[in-house]
Amino acid sequence: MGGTFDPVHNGHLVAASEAQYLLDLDEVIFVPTGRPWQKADRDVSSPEHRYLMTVIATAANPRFTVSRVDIDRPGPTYTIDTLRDLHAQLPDDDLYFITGVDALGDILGWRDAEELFALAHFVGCTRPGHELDDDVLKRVPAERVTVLEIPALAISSTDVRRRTAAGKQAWYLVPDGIVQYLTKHHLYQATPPTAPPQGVK
Ligand SMILES: Nc1ncnc2c1ncn2[C@@H]1O[C@H](COP(=O)(O)OP(=O)(O)OP(=O)(O)O)[C@@H](O)[C@H]1O
Ligand SMILES: O=C(O)c1ccc[n+]([C@@H]2O[C@H](COP(=O)([O-])O)[C@@H](O)[C@H]2O)c1
Repeated sequence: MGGTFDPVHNGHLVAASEAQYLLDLDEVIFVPTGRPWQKADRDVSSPEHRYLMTVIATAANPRFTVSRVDIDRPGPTYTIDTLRDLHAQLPDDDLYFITGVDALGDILGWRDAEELFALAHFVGCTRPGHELDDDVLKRVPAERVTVLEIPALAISSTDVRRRTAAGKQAWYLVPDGIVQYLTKHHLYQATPPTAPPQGVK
């Protein structure tokens, strides 16, 4: 599952868990973006903070892991590179790229879009407030795309950031460890964030 995860929230975790169960996947690899080019117009937290929060949020699930392929690759993050790197690491495995229908709706504008479907099957998770455009579905290879109905959780990282900045609580929208991590490192608050802990890879 690819995402900026700034921060990871329970909507991501439920979508990943449902996709794992419904598609009988061996493992869900969370891949935090390094430098998401489509979010260049806003401040994104450091890759290490986003990586560590994703590790904390997924640690209890034996089928969840986190990959550094995107945060360790210099330059803007493109899914074509993510899939090439994961394919090189896991040459015998079938890859499924899990994403929300909002992101899937933009896929034809992604770098090397026509090559993406050769490298992975794409899974679009339903998300409250977002509909997948029928036109997009008609233009992608049907046998390489699955739309999954996910229990609706109207949670977004944007809302968690806004709440935190406004001094409101985000309990139960994100795992407890993430609430504590945001407090500890002053993320999304008026005071600048502290540096992420070093040496955790
Ligand atoms: N509540 C949700 N239900 C289903 N899918 C989701 C949900 N939230 C995010 N996703 C999907 O997870 C992937 C990663 O999302 P991302 O890290 O950008 O979170 P976000 O909440 O959309 O962030 P932001 O509000 O900062 O744009 C995207 O493909 C997105 O569509
Ligand atoms: O490859 C691209 O051009 C591309 C453009 C936009 C988004 N993506 C990927 O889609 C995933 C979800 O992105 P986001 O912005 O919703 O967090 C994440 O893995 C991004 O790297 C990829």
